Amino acid sequence: MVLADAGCEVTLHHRRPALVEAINTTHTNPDYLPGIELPHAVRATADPAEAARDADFVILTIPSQTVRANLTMWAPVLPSDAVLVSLMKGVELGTAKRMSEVIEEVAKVGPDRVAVVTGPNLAKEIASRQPAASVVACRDEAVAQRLQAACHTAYFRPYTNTDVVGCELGGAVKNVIGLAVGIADGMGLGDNAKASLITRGLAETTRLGLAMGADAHTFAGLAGLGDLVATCSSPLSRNHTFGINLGRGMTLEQTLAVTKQTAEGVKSCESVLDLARRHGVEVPITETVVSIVHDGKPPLVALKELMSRSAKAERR
Ligand SMILES: NC(=O)C1=CN([C@@H]2O[C@H](COP(=O)(O)OP(=O)(O)OC[C@H]3O[C@@H](n4cnc5c(N)ncnc54)[C@H](O)[C@@H]3O)[C@@H](O)[C@H]2O)C=CC1
Ligand SMILES: O=C(CO)COP(=O)(O)O
Repeated sequence: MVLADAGCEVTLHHRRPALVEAINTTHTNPDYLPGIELPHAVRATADPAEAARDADFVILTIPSQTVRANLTMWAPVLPSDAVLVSLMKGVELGTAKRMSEVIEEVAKVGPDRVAVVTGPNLAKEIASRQPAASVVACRDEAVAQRLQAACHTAYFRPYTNTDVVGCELGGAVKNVIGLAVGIADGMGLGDNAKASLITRGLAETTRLGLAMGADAHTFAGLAGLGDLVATCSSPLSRNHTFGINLGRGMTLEQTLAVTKQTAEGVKSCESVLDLARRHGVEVPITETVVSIVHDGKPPLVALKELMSRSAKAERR
């Protein structure tokens, strides 16, 4: 929708022919954005080769853990000069790779042909054309500027950044912190707890980012603080909502059963922890989320452990 509103010719690929048919005939996406009319210029196809033909940008937006398998399938039909763009906010399980790294590896392209779009961009608000700012990140600033021009509309304001590592990390870790804040909300812990988790969550994201070579300023921007605030405060956030259900006492299985869309933090909390351990960085909130989500630790016990860690200076 954003690209079409910005004047681009857009072909959407979906694996399910019934959804493709619905988009082409009713100009709505009934499964994901019911009640929202898509620009008529957006055409859909179930054929990835047709969608990718002559594309300047190939925008990838599927659950992070499915990227390697899907892109392996799609790579042969991608135009050799297209820029591959990730909207995904996760870290691959097992390899602890960021999405741009997986894309570079599978599609066999250099970092100057991979871009990332991230920020406080809750899909439903954007589809309702409510105003939002965003970050378009690419190591090659000229590529970021081309993509920026391709998606700048009256309601969508993208900024460029060349810190791809920081932008991707901000997007992935905010989902984990969103889960933590949701759990706290579900437990009824109050706004001091929420603000403390957001702030210390940003501190651990920044600490990890610096160890990975990111720029600290990125975490104070839209891809860091901006997305964290949107996720931790919005009822539209799947990660936040997922956390609320856990905090209210639902089990992981019960919460998964009532969650229809992807809450990336549920899987990526483990890969973010893996990444932090590879870099020797402490991420206590992420560790706590993993213990609640995957080890079944009761939230009250996890809270007590988090609060009773050894006393520290705020800045280390
Ligand atoms: N929904 C949102 O507000 C935002 C989502 N994102 C990110 O975008 C990425 C995708 O999220 P959503 O679109 O919200 O997820 P979703 O779960 O709503 O849908 C993802 C799409 O991928 C398809 N899909 C699911 N499993 C698949 C598989 N195994 N193979 C091929 N296609 C598959 C689904 O049918 C759907 O079309 C995530 O990384 C998320 O963090 C980023 C910004 C905002
Ligand atoms: O990334 C998002 C907003 O920027 C969407 O958050 P959720 O995946 O938690 O819904």
